[in-house]
Amino acid sequence: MTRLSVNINKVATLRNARGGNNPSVVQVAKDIERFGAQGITVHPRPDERHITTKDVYDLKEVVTTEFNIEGYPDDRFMKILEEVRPDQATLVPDPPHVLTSNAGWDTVENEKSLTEIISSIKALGIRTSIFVNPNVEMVEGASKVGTDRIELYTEMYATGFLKEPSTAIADYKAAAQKAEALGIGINAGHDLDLNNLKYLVQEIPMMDEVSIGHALICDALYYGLENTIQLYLRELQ
Ligand SMILES: CC(=O)[C@@H](O)[C@H](O)COP(=O)(O)O
Ligand SMILES: NCC(=O)COP(=O)(O)O
Repeated sequence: MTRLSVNINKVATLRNARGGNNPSVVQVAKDIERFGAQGITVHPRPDERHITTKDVYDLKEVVTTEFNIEGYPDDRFMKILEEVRPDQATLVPDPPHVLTSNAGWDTVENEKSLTEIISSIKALGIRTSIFVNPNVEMVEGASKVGTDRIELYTEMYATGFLKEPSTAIADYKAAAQKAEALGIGINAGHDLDLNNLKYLVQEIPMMDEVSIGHALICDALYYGLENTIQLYLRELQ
């Protein structure tokens, strides 16, 4: 079964809008776990526009499911990993001020640096995942650099799904099959929602985990957080 990790960046965006602690990301994370999600994901960007460095340390104290920290592996990120020791680190090649993640790693071009970074993260006892486009060559590169998992960047799937699901999924299936053959775990995320999730996991049943934030938090405005988590979990069964 594919596990659900809820990305709570947008909870912090709302909290930061007024400068206080409402909503509390710590309380929301605890509730998300209580409502049945199997993980919590955060992406502490350098400008702290949503999740702050302090949030990551606070969450470490309360998260009892899988804690997944996403980010570009600069000195700040590596220090957080060393001190917080999450269950999983997802490496994303984002420049500092990008609006949101918009590309996967070029695992061939960055082979040397990724190999070193992944080896030092694994030495901390943290599972590694690297964000990649659905491209077989990039998956082969991911295998070479020694990552435990890949995270398939699903923005193109989400856009294409609205036109023709079977076309949109094709590259993702090929990439996932390659990853499975190479013995790498498979995560996916970005722009997944209640419309496109079921088809993704039906077509790629060996998917280990999806991380979902933006759409899930938007849905919670209408359905409530507890119901929303149940709706997403139902799509993954
Ligand atoms: C790595 C990834 O796919 C992103 O979806 C990311 O975590 C979202 O970041 P923002 O919430 O800053 O858009
Ligand atoms: N890794 C993807 C993620 O955590 C959430 O992406 P989104 O659902 O906010 O687009």
